Amino acid sequence: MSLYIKNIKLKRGSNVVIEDFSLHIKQGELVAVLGLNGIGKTTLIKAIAGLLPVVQGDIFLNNTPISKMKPKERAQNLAYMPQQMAYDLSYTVSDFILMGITPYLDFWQTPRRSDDEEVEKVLNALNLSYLKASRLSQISGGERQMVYLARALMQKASVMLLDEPTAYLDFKRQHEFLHTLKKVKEQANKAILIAIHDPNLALQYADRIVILHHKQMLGVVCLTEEGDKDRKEAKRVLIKLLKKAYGEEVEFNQDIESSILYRQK
Ligand SMILES: Nc1ncnc2c1ncn2[C@@H]1O[C@H](COP(=O)(O)OP(=O)(O)OP(=O)(O)O)[C@@H](O)[C@H]1O
Repeated sequence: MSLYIKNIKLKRGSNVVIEDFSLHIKQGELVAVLGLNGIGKTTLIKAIAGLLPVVQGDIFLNNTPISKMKPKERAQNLAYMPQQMAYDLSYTVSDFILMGITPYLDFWQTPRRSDDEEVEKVLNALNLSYLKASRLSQISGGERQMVYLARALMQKASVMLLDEPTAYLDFKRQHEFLHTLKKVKEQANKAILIAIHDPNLALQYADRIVILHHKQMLGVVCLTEEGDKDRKEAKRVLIKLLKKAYGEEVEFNQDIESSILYRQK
């Protein structure tokens, strides 16, 4: 399932936050959006999730405009992980993750044994089994963020939208999170859009990086071209764009990948 964002304009209140923005995210592709605080990353992700109106242009899943989809159909195709979640924290981790299958249940239906087994699998894959009986109120902010990912994975949507999902995670967990996302993207052929602040993480895990600036797309950097020469050129372009977006005083290493990395074994 491909995501097509065609020439959209988005507003917050009476202010235009994004205009003339187009992007196509293919299946099996992870795109990272970078930009200053308040530049419009959340606005963009919320609009794609169908939670904010699109003032101009449209957003399509294959050929279907998202605005024409019923909530259930949308939830089967799009998993959205917001920056901050306002959930009832009295749920146990297991029950909360199980709720990811809600878009597949009819009104009278309850989860099956296979759904519970799937929760176990997801918990294992994310090294979260130790939390399964804990309540959301009893775990840390970073652990909660991992649990939100687990729930988004249970949803089995072909498009995942994640708004700064690594914000509360420690150094190791940030990498575990993005490594898992990359694996899921490859194995389940998902299209993933992620808002993130750290250009090093984006560089390490994304297939493309989009920089938002002054309501528009300042540029896109493709990181999956074959060969070292292409990658070096991509990094050169990325640094140029980052300087435009964040200011000339920002300094990066000559080779941005020589920053501290964590390589999952
Ligand atoms: N509920 C709201 N009502 C009105 N304006 C809003 C609302 N939420 C955000 N804005 C404004 O919309 C603009 C874009 O905000 P948005 O949250 O999309 O930025 P962001 O890039 O996600 O920022 P951050 O990196 O800080 O999370 C900002 O100017 C912000 O002040």
